[in-house]
Formats: sequence, structure tokens, C-alpha cells
Amino acid sequence: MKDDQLPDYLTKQVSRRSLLKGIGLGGAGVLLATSGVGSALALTDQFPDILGKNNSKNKINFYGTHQAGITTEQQNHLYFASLNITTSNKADLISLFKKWTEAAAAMTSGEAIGQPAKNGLLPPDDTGEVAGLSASNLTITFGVGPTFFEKEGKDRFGLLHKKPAELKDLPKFPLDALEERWTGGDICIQACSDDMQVAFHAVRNLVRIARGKAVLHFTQSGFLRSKQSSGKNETPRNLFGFKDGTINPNLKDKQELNEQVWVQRGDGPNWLIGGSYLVVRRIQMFIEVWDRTTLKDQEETFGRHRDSGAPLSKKNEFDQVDLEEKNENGQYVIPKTSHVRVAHGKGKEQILRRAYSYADGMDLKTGTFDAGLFFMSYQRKPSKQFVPMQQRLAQMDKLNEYIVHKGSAVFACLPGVKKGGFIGETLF
Ligand SMILES: C=CC1=C(C)c2cc3[nH]c(cc4nc(cc5[nH]c(cc1n2)c(C)c5CCC(=O)O)C(CCC(=O)O)=C4C)c(C)c3C=C
Ligand SMILES: [Fe+2]
Repeated sequence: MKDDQLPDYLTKQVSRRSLLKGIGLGGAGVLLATSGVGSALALTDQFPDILGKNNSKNKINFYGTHQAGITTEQQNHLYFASLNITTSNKADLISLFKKWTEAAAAMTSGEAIGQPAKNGLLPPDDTGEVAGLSASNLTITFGVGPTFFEKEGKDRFGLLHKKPAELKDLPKFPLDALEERWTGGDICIQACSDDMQVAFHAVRNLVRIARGKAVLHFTQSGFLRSKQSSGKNETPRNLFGFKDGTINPNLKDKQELNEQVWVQRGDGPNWLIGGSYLVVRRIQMFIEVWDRTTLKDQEETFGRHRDSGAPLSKKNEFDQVDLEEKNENGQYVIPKTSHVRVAHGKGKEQILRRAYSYADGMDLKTGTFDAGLFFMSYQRKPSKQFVPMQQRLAQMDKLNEYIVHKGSAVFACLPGVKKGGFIGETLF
């Protein structure tokens, strides 16, 4: 098919790529003819997004000291994949990580992967469903799980001596009901974007590139309120209707992030400096039960007011939580078993929460929604941050009446990459 026979949205995409790379002027010709504009410069003024003039709009740089997608302001959508490696060859893995780097850098810049599709006898390099869409703040974050290094007692790629002590399965917590199909994985890919099609496209294409080297173990899509519908960029609400994410490290405070999120020199092997540990928990929420619960019980479960998000007895979301305050009966205003009190503990641990809601049809066993929270948190040392917190929550959180943990995984998210380098190069 020639460019001028292609549907409009595809011609524009071909034109964008052609103009940028200075080849295949046929597509650009179509635009020139239809727009009546005499030069490519004038064209970029008229179609800035399509032709790539707005270089930084909706684009988050893939390259940097740290991977994007960790301290990046949360996008509307998540598409997450846990993969298992099928090759036993280290060189295959290195080649895969190099190809992934190139593809991820292209996709996060809003570009198609590989070469424009010209040969009708070959499948195109890019699957094509985001042609004409912006990068939509896409971030792609890669991590490796404990089984990346060792499986069934075997040092898979001669890298076992580099496995960090912190990279291990989480202990079994009381009330855990983990299912193998939502648990573990050798590699993770977290794609976040303000457009679900863009997030899915990213993972789909990375998995396609991995053919023969890695396969999907599980995937999870997730969502938050969209910025279009909330406008004010308020804290998103979870499926229980509560603002979720109020107390979190300040994403602009470098020192706090170094203390809580980024792996530092001396924490473990040097290859992970500037990376972070991701803890994933797939938590089903019994929304039908919750919806039959009184507002008072709901608020006492979290220790916060539902509508304002304020701590109980306070007015505003960001008012100071007073854990010592008692009511006229001498009981704590923020109940002893409330989620925020138990999560806070003595205030020793902090984590960077980056969770998304999920809604995956129905639970066939119970006929209820399979919906909940795909909990993700980033931290410098899971054993000193997530683990003690979850140990407390699993023992006494009132929220446990309404949730169950069905999946769990831990990944070491790799340090950032410089242009010309590739993800995981410090490890290999
Ligand atoms: C182990 C860590 C945590 C898990 C697992 C977890 C699950 C979970 N949380 C909510 C909803 C809310 N959590 C809130 C606060 C909060 N949660 C954690 C940790 C875990 N939550 C922390 C550290 C905090 C902050 C505590 C503090 O110091 O105040 C809140 C209140 C608002 C907020 O701060 O975000 C809500 C709401 C659900 C629904 C859930 C599992 C499904
Ligand atoms: Fe929580």
C-alpha cells in the first residue's frame, strides 16, 4: 500500500517519522499537499504534536540517574508485567536488555520502535496501535526478582554473587492467601502512562521483543482517577472511596528520597546504587461488604474522614495526625486498630507508595467483583521498611476484615541509564 492510500491517521504518523529522519518524503508530501503549507518548518508550526515540534510535551526522559516511574508523579494508568526468563544464556539476556533500552527510549519519546514498516512481506517492527498518540507521560521501569539470580538452587547466569541480601521473598504474613499466579517473577516491567493504550502498547512490544528469552508470568492493569476528570490534581481515591496517598515522602526532597527510596553506597552491591526495591501486593478488596458498612465504621477503619481525607476530628486532609488525642470516653480518637495508626507505628518506617486500583471482572468462586488495590511501594530496604509495617498491619489492622492479599513480589529496580548505555549494565 502506498502512503497516499493509507488512512489519514497512519499517513500522519509516517510523515512524522519521515520528516524527523529525512527519508520517505512521500508521506510528508501528502501532508504538504493537504495542508497547503509550503515548508516543513511551517508544517511543524501547524501540527506541532504530530510532527514532533513539542519535544518535551507529555514526555518523560527515559535516561537519567534513576529510572523514571518511581518518583515520577503518578500517571493515570498502569500496565504491569512479571516475566520469567526462558533462556539460560547470559549473552541472550544482555542482548535483550539492550534491545529493551532502545525500545523503551523510543516509546517514552513518543516514537515508534525500529524502522518504519515498508516491507509488506515482514511483520512491522512496531505493533502500530499508538500511531498518532503522544507519549502520554509514559514511563517504563525495569526490575529483577530474586529468581533472576537463583532458581531451584541454581546460579542461573553466574550472577549469584551479585544478588543483594535484601532481594528475597517476603516472609509469609498472617492472613496471606497468596496464589502462585499473582506471585513472584524473574523480571518486572512497570509501564505507567496517562493513556492506557500507550501503557499496554509498551509492555506488549517489550514482551514481543523478548520472544525466545522470556515469557509472561502475570500481568496487571490499574487505574487512578484521570487528571482530566479531577482537574485539581487532588489525592486519588481508592475503591473504598478514601483518599489514598496523602502521607508519602516528598517527591521533591532529594535528601528524603535518598534516605527512604534510593539504594545508597554501602547498602549492598554497588551495581544497585541509585536503584530501589519494589514491593508488589495484589490486594483484593471486598467492596460489596464495604458498601454495607456504616460511614462511622468505614472512617474508624482508616482513622480518617472519608470525604475530606482529614484525620478523625480534624478538618483538612493535610492536618497533623494526633495519635494521642482521646475522646470523652477516654478512647483514642484514631482507634488502636485503625489502618493509619497501625501503618504509622512509632513512625520509624516510611515507604513510597505508588499503588493503582484494579477491577478485573468477577471472582468466579464468590460471584463478587475481583477488584482492589495493586499495591506498589518503593523503598531502600524492604526488610527495614515494608516488612515491619506489613507485619503490624497483618496482625491488627481493622482493614483486614475487608481485604485479602492474593499476590506478592519483590524486585530490585535497576539504576538509571545514561544515553548510550543500557538497563542493567552495572549488573552484567
Ligand atoms: C505495608 C504497607 C501498606 C499496605 C499493604 C497498605 C494497604 C492499603 N492501604 C489502603 C488505604 C489507605 N492507606 C492509607 C495510609 C497508609 N497506608 C500505608 C501502608 C500500607 N497500606 C501507610 C504507610 C500509610 C500512611 C500512614 C501514616 O503515617 O499516616 C490511607 C490514608 C491516607 C494516606 O495517607 O494515604 C488509606 C486510605 C488500602 C485500601 C490498602 C489495601 C487494599
Ligand atoms: Fe494503606
